[in-house]
Amino acid sequence: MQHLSSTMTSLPISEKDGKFLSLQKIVAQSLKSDKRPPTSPFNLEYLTEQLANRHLGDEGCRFGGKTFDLAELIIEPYPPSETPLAELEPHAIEDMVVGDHHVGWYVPVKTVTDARRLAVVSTIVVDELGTCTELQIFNFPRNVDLMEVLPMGAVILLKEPLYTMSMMVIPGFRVDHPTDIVVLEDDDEYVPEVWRKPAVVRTALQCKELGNAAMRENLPKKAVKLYNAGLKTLKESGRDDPESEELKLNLLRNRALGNIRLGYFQTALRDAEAVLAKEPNDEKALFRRAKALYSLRDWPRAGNTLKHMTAEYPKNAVAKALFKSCRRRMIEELMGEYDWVKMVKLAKEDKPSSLFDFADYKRPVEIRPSPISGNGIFTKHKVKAGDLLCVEKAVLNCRGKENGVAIFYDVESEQMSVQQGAGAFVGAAMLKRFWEEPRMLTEVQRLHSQAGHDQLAEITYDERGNPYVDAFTIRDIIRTNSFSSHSYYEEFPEAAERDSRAANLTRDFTATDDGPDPNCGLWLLCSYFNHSCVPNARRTILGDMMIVRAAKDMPADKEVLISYTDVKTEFPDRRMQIMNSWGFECTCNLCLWESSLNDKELADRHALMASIDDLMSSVNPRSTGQAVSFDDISSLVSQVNRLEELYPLPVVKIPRHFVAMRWYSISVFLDYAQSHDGAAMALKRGLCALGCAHTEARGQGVTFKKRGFYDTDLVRMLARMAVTRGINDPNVAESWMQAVKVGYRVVCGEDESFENTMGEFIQYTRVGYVQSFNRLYLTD
Ligand SMILES: C[S@@+](CC[C@H](N)C(=O)[O-])C[C@H]1O[C@@H](n2cnc3c(N)ncnc32)[C@H](O)[C@@H]1O
Repeated sequence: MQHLSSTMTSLPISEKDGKFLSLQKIVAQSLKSDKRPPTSPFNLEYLTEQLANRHLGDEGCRFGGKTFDLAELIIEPYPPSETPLAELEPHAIEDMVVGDHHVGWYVPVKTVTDARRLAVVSTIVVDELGTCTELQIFNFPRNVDLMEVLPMGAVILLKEPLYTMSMMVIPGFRVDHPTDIVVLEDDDEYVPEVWRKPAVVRTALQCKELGNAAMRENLPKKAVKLYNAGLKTLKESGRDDPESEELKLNLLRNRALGNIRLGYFQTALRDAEAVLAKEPNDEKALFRRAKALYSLRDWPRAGNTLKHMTAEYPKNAVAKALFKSCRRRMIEELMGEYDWVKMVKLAKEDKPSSLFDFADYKRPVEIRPSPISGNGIFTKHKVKAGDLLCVEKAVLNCRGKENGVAIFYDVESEQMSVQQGAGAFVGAAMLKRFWEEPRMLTEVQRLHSQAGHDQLAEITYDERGNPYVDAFTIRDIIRTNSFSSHSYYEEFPEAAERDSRAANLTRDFTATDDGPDPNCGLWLLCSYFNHSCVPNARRTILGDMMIVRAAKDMPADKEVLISYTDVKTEFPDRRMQIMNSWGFECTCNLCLWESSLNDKELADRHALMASIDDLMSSVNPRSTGQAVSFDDISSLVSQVNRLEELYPLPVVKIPRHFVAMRWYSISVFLDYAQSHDGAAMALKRGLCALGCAHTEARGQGVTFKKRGFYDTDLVRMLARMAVTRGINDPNVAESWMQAVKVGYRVVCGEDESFENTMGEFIQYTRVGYVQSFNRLYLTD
């Protein structure tokens, strides 16, 4: 099953949707009115206590019958402050007006509580005059240590702040763009006189030793700060004697390690290279350079560094191991050869700590302008069904357990759009990636413009070197470009059930009524795949690796289209999902035909399918324990025939998924009744409904004229055919089995797990078939 990307729903607020939503409605309306609430009417004691006693549940939200732990209220977008500090005017909290953006101002404040992470990051701040208020920071990444980044007592500047009502209806500052907050060092010239502390005077050597101690305590941020201070002291001293030079190299070498631990690989690379410029064979600097390059996925340069290093230091086993990994990554990148067994194993374990250390493979495809929309992905050469088109690691993947909603409220229409699940957090998580790797910002902003991916958005930096990031634009990009996947097992749930029982897996695969929470992530290349409900390729997600395989033989220069949604969703719902989540109307053959049906025709088709399904579930031998009667089978067959007659176009243009899945069920019923020839006929009709055309010649196997539209039903039908048709002819069995494997590879992304998933099913079908064959022909 293919899945929706971000889950975005528009709906009016209903009373039933809970206190939180009603509160937000009141807030939005009060801000619209002339009578604005007073600025910070609460004292420090009240605010501190209120924050300390607040629970996640208070900020949670009940929506659509489901309770979410977290809810973020997304407001009308506003740009980040890009005015240099020198051009802004300082102001106090009492000057703030509730509901206003204070353009041209900045407010210096100090945090007087530890920041708390509830739905958003909240803390209490006080200004120089002693006025206190709440500060809420949206888009603050969830996996950042608040005590390190925003400890109690931190002096910060709020640039051109928005003063508004908080999520709990308390007036306070609201920050959406991380660059609108500047956290000051103790001795910064912008720290107000009353709070300024004389800078602690330390020698560069002391800084190094304290930094090393911080590293031992696993406080890399603190360590990097100390190494920075040491390097600054050395620079200011103007000394260039050998001892100072040695100390400088030490500080740089250690800072490289600190930056690697923080995930700041580009900075780490610069540090390591600064050491290597002086000491080209420095073992630690070489290794840190290689490690930074490896993490930046620059395998050739990492490999060359390690080659040099292992020649110089042949006993360094860690370098040798990393060199081996580099070679594996290069093979993956060049040849598309992956250790699928390992990838599948990691995906099945589904642990947050699992590292999907694999390279990307993109050689068969490239980005080009698309006649469908903006840019798309095209084949560079001829490909066959089942071929790998690309494998890509997500730049970011939020896991399903991050259960939350982001609420977008339009004051005018009083409509809310709600983004559910992990998708609600991808925007905030992405901002952290930009801190770690600013170049990522360029890559992600490319996705914003449909004008051409070569047009790079210009990135501007503040005077402290931080890139300005517009959090609203990032959210927008994420909304139309992120993909989600329920789980690897969703395609064949029977295998998931067996595996989770057998291996006591961490993940619970049993879907609840609401469905499991999907993972949601952003893939840079895969973001360019356009959609069709009649796709020629399929995507699968293993961990945070997206795998796309050709579902058809394709010539060079063909646009590769995947389905963003489950094509077995009935048309009105499918159209709505695509519109809500992605903002467009699909014009594939299937949608064009289905949109030409009037309401009555759609309702009649729906009623026919419901009638077939009702009869199927009432006579299902699995629940009744009895074979389906001939009358019921013939009624089912005639109804499915009628369903099939509703399709006006040939199956090569429009696959008949709704028909195929019902032929498949009929074949299972017939097998149960030991009418295997009948079952094979039903399977054949099912295969035809998905456009799979074949001829079979005794002793020569099966020739496929058309492979059909791959989905799980097609794979199951091919597998049953492999058993029933191949029982007396190994050539026939083998060629059906080849087709099953290609189908499985297309649907699941790999076929290493084939035996595990399909083996039992095939075996079971074969045993049943052989038993009844024996009963029919070999007994008296
Ligand atoms: C993941 S992006 C695909 C890449 C996009 N064409 C681009 O240039 O950035 C998804 C967006 O592409 C557009 N899109 C994708 N498939 C489409 C289709 N079949 N018809 C119209 N627009 C489509 C929609 O604007 C959608 O929100």
